[in-house]
Amino acid sequence: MSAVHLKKGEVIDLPIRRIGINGEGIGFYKKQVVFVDGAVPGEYVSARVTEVKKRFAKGKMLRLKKRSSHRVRPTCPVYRECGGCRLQHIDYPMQLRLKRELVEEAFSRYTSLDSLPIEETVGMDRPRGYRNKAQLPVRWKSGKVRMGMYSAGSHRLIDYHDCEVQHPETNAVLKAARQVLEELSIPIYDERSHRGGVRHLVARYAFDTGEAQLVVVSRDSRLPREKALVEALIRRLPQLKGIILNVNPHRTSVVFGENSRVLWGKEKVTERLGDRIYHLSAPAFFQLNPVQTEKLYDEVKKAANLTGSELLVDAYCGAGTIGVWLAEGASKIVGMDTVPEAIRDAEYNARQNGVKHAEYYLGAAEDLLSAWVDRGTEPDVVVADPPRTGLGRPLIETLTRVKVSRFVYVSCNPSTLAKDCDQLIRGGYSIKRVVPVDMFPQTSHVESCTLLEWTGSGSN
Ligand SMILES: C[S@@+](CC[C@H](N)C(=O)[O-])C[C@H]1O[C@@H](n2cnc3c(N)ncnc32)[C@H](O)[C@@H]1O
Repeated sequence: MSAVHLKKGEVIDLPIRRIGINGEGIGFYKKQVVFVDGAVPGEYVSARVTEVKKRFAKGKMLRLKKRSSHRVRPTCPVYRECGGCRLQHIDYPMQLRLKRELVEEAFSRYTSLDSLPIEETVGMDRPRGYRNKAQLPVRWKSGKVRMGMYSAGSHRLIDYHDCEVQHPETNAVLKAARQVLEELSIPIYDERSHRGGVRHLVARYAFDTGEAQLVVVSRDSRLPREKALVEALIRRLPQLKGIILNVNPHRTSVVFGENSRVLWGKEKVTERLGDRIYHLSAPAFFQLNPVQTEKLYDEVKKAANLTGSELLVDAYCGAGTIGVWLAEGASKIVGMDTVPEAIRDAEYNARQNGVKHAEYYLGAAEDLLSAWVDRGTEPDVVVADPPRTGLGRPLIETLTRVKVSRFVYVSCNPSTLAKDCDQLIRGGYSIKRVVPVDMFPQTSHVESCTLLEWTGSGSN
């Protein structure tokens, strides 16, 4: 990567070669890297330089001089402002190819591997309407309750219409809830003064069972007219099976607070994946794209290659979904998560699915696994599905110490995945397979399932 000597305001013509992790086109001008929003690899564009850093510049596209045959017209009316579906201007087969390239690029940047067994991205037949959950901030403005997404990189609300990647039922629940808040004049949170009540609406929809859950996140532990609120919601939304009030009194951008109360109906929503049933509390993590989750978990199953005798660790287990999916193959499953509701859901889900050989623990994977290994426990297979920040050094050190025969790394962030894999390779693991899975069509996010095996040599 060459140092950048472009000037702000300069107009340049350049070819676009790749996409970046935020979906921008990456072009090269006299070997200097220039990010151009909305440009597609294979295109040739004219751009004005808007920002200059040491290693890269940013440019605003002025003219398309050569158009990619993969460019399509985005269908969402707020595609530009929202910034969620950053790849909506690229056809779906090309999106899948570019996501594979993003994973490949991360590995080539952060590891010294010459070649990598990266498979084709596992895509969807219908890459819209796939999300089962939406959480939206609400605000009071000009006598109306407004609800929407934050525009990219700011706290400016873009009014929510029908989001194309959401399931229509989550859209319906959110829109009706907004309307009811307005009709009943329920107090709405004011971010600046930290006063008022409702700050977020969270809707979750179970594709298989058709159950919907609404969480009203409020600064206060009680809302005025709670009874009327519940009555109005259940009258309009027959798919609703539970209404939860979550209390978040903190000045924070974190959505959920620690305490919840059921206002009406069930505490958990029930979803089915394959022949497994999962019960999900409001704060517990559940994959957002249930159609692709089955494919992702099948990849995990293939990679774990259990024979019935293994001790399986499901680190970052959430509601226990992966362990339960793999249960028949393991002699024992041990799961761990930092969210108390997730651990309770995991225990419940194991029981409901007839899994008797699973144990779940509340705590950080890096602490618990290390402590078990110190006490002599030897897991055979570890599955880890961490947040975007990745595994962290303590867990990597434990994995290096314990030398598991198979480590299956499910990641939603190619950069942290590749960095962590680099450490694991130095510690004696080898990468056997990387499968990108498209959990978030139209966006630049890419999930992947990577199989590492202990070989002691750290090569492939
Ligand atoms: C990406 S989710 C995966 C959940 C689950 N495996 C699934 O497929 O639904 C990550 C999970 O890690 C949990 N978590 C975050 N930090 C953790 C840590 N240090 N140790 C254990 N779990 C953690 C979160 O609560 C969340 O449930």
